[in-house]
Amino acid sequence: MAVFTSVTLDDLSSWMEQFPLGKALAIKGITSGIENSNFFLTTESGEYVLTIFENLNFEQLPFYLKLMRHLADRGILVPAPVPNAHGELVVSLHGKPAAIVSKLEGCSQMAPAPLHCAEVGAMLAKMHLAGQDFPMYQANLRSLDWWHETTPKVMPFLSDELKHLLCAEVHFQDAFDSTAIYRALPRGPIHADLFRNNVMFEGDRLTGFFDFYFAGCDTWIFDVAVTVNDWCIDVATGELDVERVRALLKAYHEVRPFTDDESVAWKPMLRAAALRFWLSRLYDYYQPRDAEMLTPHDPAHFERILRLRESFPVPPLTCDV
Ligand SMILES: Nc1ncnc2c1ncn2[C@@H]1O[C@H](COP(=O)(O)OP(=O)(O)O)[C@@H](O)[C@H]1O
Ligand SMILES: N[C@@H](CCOP(=O)(O)O)C(=O)O
Repeated sequence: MAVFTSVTLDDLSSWMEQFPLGKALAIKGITSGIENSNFFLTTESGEYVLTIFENLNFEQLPFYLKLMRHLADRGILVPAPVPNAHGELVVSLHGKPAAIVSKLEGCSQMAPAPLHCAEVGAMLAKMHLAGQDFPMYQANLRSLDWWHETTPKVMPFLSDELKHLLCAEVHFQDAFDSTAIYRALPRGPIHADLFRNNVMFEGDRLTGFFDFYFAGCDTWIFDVAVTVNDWCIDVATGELDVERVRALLKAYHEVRPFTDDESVAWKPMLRAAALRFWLSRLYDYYQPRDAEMLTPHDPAHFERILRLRESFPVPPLTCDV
Protein backbone atom coordinates (compact mmCIF):
# COMPACT_ATOMS: atom_id res chain seq x y z
CA MET A 1 0.00 0.00 0.00
CA ALA A 2 2.54 2.57 1.04
CA VAL A 3 5.60 4.06 -0.58
CA PHE A 4 5.07 7.73 0.22
CA THR A 5 8.44 8.98 -1.07
CA SER A 6 9.77 7.38 -4.23
CA VAL A 7 13.44 6.59 -4.73
CA THR A 8 15.22 5.58 -7.94
CA LEU A 9 18.66 4.08 -8.55
CA ASP A 10 19.70 7.47 -9.97
CA ASP A 11 18.77 9.15 -6.67
CA LEU A 12 21.08 6.72 -4.89
CA SER A 13 24.15 6.81 -7.12
CA SER A 14 26.07 9.47 -5.18
CA TRP A 15 24.12 9.11 -1.91
CA MET A 16 25.36 5.52 -1.50
CA GLU A 17 29.01 6.62 -1.59
CA GLN A 18 28.86 7.48 2.12
CA PHE A 19 28.06 3.80 2.97
CA PRO A 20 30.58 0.95 2.78
CA LEU A 21 28.17 -1.13 0.69
CA GLY A 22 29.34 -0.55 -2.87
CA LYS A 23 26.99 0.60 -5.59
CA ALA A 24 23.20 0.25 -5.47
CA LEU A 25 22.20 -2.33 -8.07
CA ALA A 26 18.42 -2.55 -7.60
CA ILE A 27 15.70 -0.95 -5.51
CA LYS A 28 12.13 -2.14 -5.05
CA GLY A 29 9.37 -0.50 -3.00
CA ILE A 30 7.80 -2.59 -0.20
CA THR A 31 4.07 -2.10 -0.33
CA SER A 32 3.00 -3.59 3.00
CA GLY A 33 4.12 -0.84 5.42
CA ILE A 34 1.76 1.83 6.72
CA GLU A 35 4.05 4.32 8.42
CA ASN A 36 7.23 4.75 6.38
CA SER A 37 8.54 4.31 2.83
CA ASN A 38 10.47 1.00 2.76
CA PHE A 39 12.53 -0.49 -0.05
CA PHE A 40 14.48 -3.68 -0.65
CA LEU A 41 17.91 -2.48 -1.73
CA THR A 42 20.44 -4.68 -3.51
CA THR A 43 24.01 -3.41 -3.41
CA GLU A 44 27.36 -4.83 -4.44
CA SER A 45 27.71 -6.19 -0.90
CA GLY A 46 24.27 -7.76 -0.39
CA GLU A 47 20.60 -7.24 0.41
CA TYR A 48 19.35 -4.43 2.68
CA VAL A 49 16.22 -2.50 3.57
CA LEU A 50 16.19 1.27 3.02
CA THR A 51 13.62 3.18 5.08
CA ILE A 52 12.62 6.79 4.61
CA PHE A 53 10.90 7.90 7.81
CA GLU A 54 7.71 9.81 7.13
CA ASN A 55 6.78 10.73 10.71
CA LEU A 56 9.74 10.29 13.06
CA ASN A 57 12.38 13.06 12.91
CA PHE A 58 16.19 13.28 13.18
CA GLU A 59 16.04 13.84 16.94
CA GLN A 60 13.71 10.92 17.64
CA LEU A 61 15.35 8.25 15.48
CA PRO A 62 18.76 7.71 17.12
CA PHE A 63 17.22 5.98 20.16
CA TYR A 64 15.58 3.32 17.97
CA LEU A 65 18.42 2.81 15.51
CA LYS A 66 21.16 2.78 18.14
CA LEU A 67 19.12 0.27 20.14
CA MET A 68 18.85 -1.99 17.09
CA ARG A 69 22.59 -1.64 16.47
CA HIS A 70 23.34 -2.38 20.14
CA LEU A 71 21.18 -5.51 20.06
CA ALA A 72 22.52 -6.71 16.70
CA ASP A 73 26.09 -6.31 18.02
CA ARG A 74 25.16 -8.66 20.87
CA GLY A 75 23.83 -11.38 18.61
CA ILE A 76 20.11 -10.58 18.87
CA LEU A 77 18.34 -11.23 15.59
CA VAL A 78 17.25 -7.73 14.59
CA PRO A 79 18.00 -5.61 11.50
CA ALA A 80 21.46 -4.06 11.93
CA PRO A 81 21.56 -0.39 10.89
CA VAL A 82 24.54 0.40 8.66
CA PRO A 83 26.60 3.45 9.70
CA ASN A 84 27.87 5.86 7.06
CA ALA A 85 31.50 7.05 6.87
CA HIS A 86 30.86 9.46 9.79
CA GLY A 87 29.32 6.75 11.97
CA GLU A 88 25.81 8.16 11.46
CA LEU A 89 22.87 5.74 11.34
CA VAL A 90 20.30 8.34 10.23
CA VAL A 91 21.05 10.30 7.05
CA SER A 92 18.97 12.71 4.97
CA LEU A 93 17.44 11.46 1.70
CA HIS A 94 15.01 13.68 -0.23
CA GLY A 95 15.06 15.95 2.83
CA LYS A 96 13.75 13.23 5.14
CA PRO A 97 15.55 10.99 7.63
CA ALA A 98 16.59 7.65 6.14
CA ALA A 99 18.46 4.53 7.26
CA ILE A 100 19.80 1.35 5.72
CA VAL A 101 19.44 -1.85 7.77
CA SER A 102 20.27 -5.47 7.09
CA LYS A 103 17.51 -7.52 5.49
CA LEU A 104 15.94 -10.33 7.50
CA GLU A 105 15.21 -13.49 5.55
CA GLY A 106 11.80 -15.15 5.55
CA CYS A 107 8.30 -13.89 6.23
CA SER A 108 5.88 -13.40 9.09
CA GLN A 109 4.31 -16.47 10.68
CA MET A 110 0.66 -15.47 10.98
CA ALA A 111 -0.58 -18.86 12.25
CA PRO A 112 1.93 -19.66 14.98
CA ALA A 113 2.25 -23.07 16.62
CA PRO A 114 3.78 -23.60 20.09
CA LEU A 115 7.26 -24.05 18.57
CA HIS A 116 7.09 -20.58 16.95
CA CYS A 117 5.96 -19.09 20.26
CA ALA A 118 8.90 -20.78 22.00
CA GLU A 119 11.33 -19.24 19.48
CA VAL A 120 9.81 -15.81 20.12
CA GLY A 121 9.91 -16.26 23.91
CA ALA A 122 13.57 -17.26 23.94
CA MET A 123 14.67 -14.42 21.64
CA LEU A 124 12.60 -11.90 23.62
CA ALA A 125 14.37 -12.90 26.85
CA LYS A 126 17.77 -12.68 25.13
CA MET A 127 16.81 -9.26 23.80
CA HIS A 128 15.84 -8.00 27.26
CA LEU A 129 19.14 -9.18 28.72
CA ALA A 130 21.16 -7.74 25.84
CA GLY A 131 19.45 -4.37 26.28
CA GLN A 132 20.50 -4.04 29.93
CA ASP A 133 23.66 -2.06 29.17
CA PHE A 134 22.14 0.10 26.43
CA PRO A 135 23.21 3.59 27.52
CA MET A 136 20.33 5.69 26.13
CA TYR A 137 17.00 6.19 27.89
CA GLN A 138 13.61 6.93 26.42
CA ALA A 139 10.40 6.10 28.25
CA ASN A 140 7.80 3.93 26.57
CA LEU A 141 5.89 6.75 24.91
CA ARG A 142 2.67 4.69 24.85
CA SER A 143 2.54 4.04 28.57
CA LEU A 144 0.51 5.38 31.52
CA ASP A 145 1.02 9.10 30.73
CA TRP A 146 -0.11 8.54 27.15
CA TRP A 147 -3.14 6.59 28.34
CA HIS A 148 -4.13 9.58 30.51
CA GLU A 149 -3.57 12.00 27.64
CA THR A 150 -5.50 9.89 25.11
CA THR A 151 -8.46 8.68 27.16
CA PRO A 152 -10.27 12.07 27.12
CA LYS A 153 -9.70 12.32 23.34
CA VAL A 154 -11.61 9.13 22.59
CA MET A 155 -14.25 9.39 25.36
CA PRO A 156 -16.70 11.53 23.33
CA PHE A 157 -17.00 8.72 20.78
CA LEU A 158 -17.72 5.90 23.23
CA SER A 159 -20.94 4.46 24.65
CA ASP A 160 -21.48 4.78 28.40
CA GLU A 161 -20.55 1.13 28.81
CA LEU A 162 -17.23 1.52 26.97
CA LYS A 163 -16.48 4.77 28.81
CA HIS A 164 -16.88 2.89 32.05
CA LEU A 165 -14.66 0.00 30.90
CA LEU A 166 -11.92 2.39 29.79
CA CYS A 167 -11.98 4.62 32.86
CA ALA A 168 -12.11 1.68 35.25
CA GLU A 169 -9.11 0.03 33.59
CA VAL A 170 -7.02 3.23 33.56
CA HIS A 171 -7.93 3.65 37.22
CA PHE A 172 -6.88 0.06 37.97
CA GLN A 173 -3.56 0.55 36.15
CA ASP A 174 -2.94 3.82 38.02
CA ALA A 175 -3.38 1.99 41.31
CA PHE A 176 -1.15 -0.90 40.25
CA ASP A 177 1.52 1.50 38.99
CA SER A 178 1.89 2.94 42.48
CA THR A 179 2.48 -0.41 44.22
CA ALA A 180 5.84 -1.61 45.53
CA ILE A 181 5.46 -4.72 43.36
CA TYR A 182 5.21 -2.64 40.20
CA ARG A 183 8.23 -0.54 41.16
CA ALA A 184 10.30 -3.69 41.78
CA LEU A 185 9.68 -5.14 38.32
CA PRO A 186 12.84 -5.59 36.24
CA ARG A 187 12.95 -3.20 33.32
CA GLY A 188 14.98 -1.88 30.42
CA PRO A 189 14.53 -1.30 26.69
CA ILE A 190 11.54 -3.21 25.32
CA HIS A 191 10.17 -3.72 21.80
CA ALA A 192 6.61 -2.89 22.95
CA ASP A 193 4.90 -4.00 19.70
CA LEU A 194 6.13 -7.54 19.11
CA PHE A 195 3.13 -8.74 17.14
CA ARG A 196 3.19 -11.56 14.59
CA ASN A 197 3.73 -9.08 11.75
CA ASN A 198 6.92 -7.76 13.36
CA VAL A 199 8.81 -11.06 13.47
CA MET A 200 10.34 -13.01 10.57
CA PHE A 201 10.56 -16.78 10.30
CA GLU A 202 12.21 -18.94 7.71
CA GLY A 203 10.29 -22.19 8.07
CA ASP A 204 10.21 -22.81 11.83
CA ARG A 205 13.42 -20.85 12.50
CA LEU A 206 13.09 -17.31 13.79
CA THR A 207 15.21 -14.92 11.70
CA GLY A 208 14.50 -11.66 13.48
CA PHE A 209 12.41 -9.03 15.24
CA PHE A 210 11.86 -5.73 13.41
CA ASP A 211 9.83 -2.49 13.54
CA PHE A 212 11.35 -1.08 16.72
CA TYR A 213 9.65 2.30 16.40
CA PHE A 214 7.48 1.88 19.51
CA ALA A 215 10.47 0.72 21.59
CA GLY A 216 11.15 2.44 24.91
CA CYS A 217 12.18 1.66 28.45
CA ASP A 218 9.52 -0.11 30.48
CA THR A 219 9.00 -3.32 32.44
CA TRP A 220 10.11 -6.50 30.72
CA ILE A 221 6.91 -8.24 31.82
CA PHE A 222 4.82 -5.66 29.94
CA ASP A 223 6.72 -6.62 26.76
CA VAL A 224 6.02 -10.30 27.46
CA ALA A 225 2.32 -9.47 27.97
CA VAL A 226 2.09 -7.53 24.68
CA THR A 227 3.69 -10.47 22.90
CA VAL A 228 1.50 -13.15 24.52
CA ASN A 229 -1.68 -11.12 23.83
CA ASP A 230 -0.90 -11.39 20.12
CA TRP A 231 1.08 -14.61 19.60
CA CYS A 232 -0.83 -16.91 21.94
CA ILE A 233 -4.47 -16.14 21.22
CA ASP A 234 -7.29 -17.41 19.11
CA VAL A 235 -7.58 -14.34 16.86
CA ALA A 236 -11.36 -14.72 16.45
CA THR A 237 -12.13 -14.69 20.19
CA GLY A 238 -9.02 -13.22 21.85
CA GLU A 239 -8.88 -16.21 24.19
CA LEU A 240 -5.45 -17.41 25.30
CA ASP A 241 -4.29 -20.72 23.89
CA VAL A 242 -2.74 -22.39 26.92
CA GLU A 243 -0.32 -24.54 24.94
CA ARG A 244 1.15 -21.56 23.09
CA VAL A 245 1.24 -19.44 26.26
CA ARG A 246 3.15 -22.18 28.09
CA ALA A 247 5.58 -22.65 25.19
CA LEU A 248 6.40 -18.93 25.01
CA LEU A 249 6.72 -18.41 28.77
CA LYS A 250 8.75 -21.57 29.36
CA ALA A 251 11.25 -20.65 26.63
CA TYR A 252 11.54 -17.11 28.02
CA HIS A 253 11.92 -18.33 31.61
CA GLU A 254 14.73 -20.72 30.61
CA VAL A 255 16.78 -17.77 29.35
CA ARG A 256 15.75 -15.13 31.91
CA PRO A 257 13.90 -16.54 34.92
CA PHE A 258 10.80 -14.58 35.92
CA THR A 259 10.81 -13.00 39.39
CA ASP A 260 8.12 -13.51 42.05
CA ASP A 261 7.00 -9.90 41.58
CA GLU A 262 6.52 -10.57 37.89
CA SER A 263 4.26 -13.52 38.71
CA VAL A 264 2.04 -11.20 40.77
CA ALA A 265 2.11 -8.56 38.05
CA TRP A 266 1.36 -10.98 35.22
CA LYS A 267 -2.42 -10.59 35.03
CA PRO A 268 -2.39 -6.81 35.55
CA MET A 269 0.23 -6.55 32.78
CA LEU A 270 -1.86 -8.64 30.36
CA ARG A 271 -4.65 -6.15 31.09
CA ALA A 272 -2.26 -3.20 30.60
CA ALA A 273 -1.09 -4.62 27.28
CA ALA A 274 -4.70 -5.03 26.11
CA LEU A 275 -5.56 -1.50 27.25
CA ARG A 276 -2.53 -0.02 25.45
CA PHE A 277 -3.61 -1.38 22.06
CA TRP A 278 -7.33 -0.88 22.61
CA LEU A 279 -6.62 2.79 23.29
CA SER A 280 -4.24 3.30 20.35
CA ARG A 281 -6.69 1.58 18.02
CA LEU A 282 -9.56 3.74 19.34
CA TYR A 283 -7.41 6.82 18.85
CA ASP A 284 -6.41 5.85 15.29
CA TYR A 285 -10.03 4.99 14.52
CA TYR A 286 -11.57 8.24 15.76
CA GLN A 287 -8.63 10.61 15.17
CA PRO A 288 -6.92 9.24 12.04
CA ARG A 289 -3.71 10.96 10.97
CA ASP A 290 -3.34 12.18 7.36
CA ALA A 291 -0.58 9.70 6.62
CA GLU A 292 -2.63 6.75 7.85
CA MET A 293 -3.78 5.38 4.52
CA LEU A 294 -4.95 1.94 5.50
CA THR A 295 -8.17 0.93 7.21
CA PRO A 296 -7.48 1.34 10.94
CA HIS A 297 -7.10 -1.82 13.00
CA ASP A 298 -10.29 -2.95 14.72
CA PRO A 299 -10.44 -1.57 18.29
CA ALA A 300 -13.07 -4.17 19.29
CA HIS A 301 -10.42 -6.90 19.10
CA PHE A 302 -8.53 -5.45 22.07
CA GLU A 303 -11.73 -4.47 23.88
CA ARG A 304 -12.59 -8.20 23.80
CA ILE A 305 -9.11 -9.14 24.99
CA LEU A 306 -9.28 -6.63 27.84
CA ARG A 307 -12.65 -7.98 29.02
CA LEU A 308 -11.31 -11.55 28.90
CA ARG A 309 -8.12 -10.72 30.82
CA GLU A 310 -10.15 -8.85 33.46
CA SER A 311 -12.73 -11.59 33.91
CA PHE A 312 -10.98 -14.92 33.53
CA PRO A 313 -7.95 -16.57 35.14
CA VAL A 314 -4.83 -16.57 32.97
CA PRO A 315 -2.19 -19.33 32.76
CA PRO A 316 0.49 -18.69 35.40
CA LEU A 317 3.83 -17.19 34.44
CA THR A 318 5.74 -20.23 35.61
CA CYS A 319 4.55 -23.77 35.75
CA ASP A 320 6.23 -26.95 37.04
CA VAL A 321 4.38 -29.40 34.80
N1 LIG B 1 14.83 -5.49 8.01
C1 LIG B 1 13.88 -6.02 7.24
N2 LIG B 1 14.13 -7.19 6.60
C2 LIG B 1 13.19 -7.74 5.79
N3 LIG B 1 11.99 -7.18 5.57
C3 LIG B 1 11.69 -6.04 6.18
C4 LIG B 1 12.62 -5.40 7.07
N4 LIG B 1 12.04 -4.26 7.52
C5 LIG B 1 10.82 -4.20 6.96
N5 LIG B 1 10.62 -5.27 6.16
C6 LIG B 1 9.43 -5.55 5.34
O1 LIG B 1 8.74 -4.34 5.14
C7 LIG B 1 7.39 -4.44 5.61
C8 LIG B 1 6.97 -3.12 6.20
O2 LIG B 1 7.77 -2.84 7.34
P1 LIG B 1 7.17 -2.11 8.59
O3 LIG B 1 8.28 -1.86 9.54
O4 LIG B 1 5.98 -2.85 9.11
O5 LIG B 1 6.70 -0.78 7.89
P2 LIG B 1 5.90 0.45 8.47
O6 LIG B 1 6.67 0.94 9.65
O7 LIG B 1 5.85 1.40 7.34
O8 LIG B 1 4.53 -0.07 8.84
C9 LIG B 1 7.41 -5.57 6.61
O9 LIG B 1 6.16 -6.20 6.71
C10 LIG B 1 8.45 -6.49 6.03
O10 LIG B 1 7.88 -7.33 5.06
N1 LIG C 1 0.54 -3.61 16.38
C1 LIG C 1 -0.34 -2.49 16.54
C2 LIG C 1 -0.19 -1.42 15.51
C3 LIG C 1 1.22 -1.05 15.12
O1 LIG C 1 1.37 -1.47 13.81
P1 LIG C 1 2.75 -2.05 13.24
O2 LIG C 1 2.39 -2.56 11.87
O3 LIG C 1 3.68 -0.87 13.22
O4 LIG C 1 3.19 -3.15 14.16
C4 LIG C 1 -1.81 -2.95 16.51
O5 LIG C 1 -2.05 -4.07 16.05
O6 LIG C 1 -2.68 -2.19 16.94
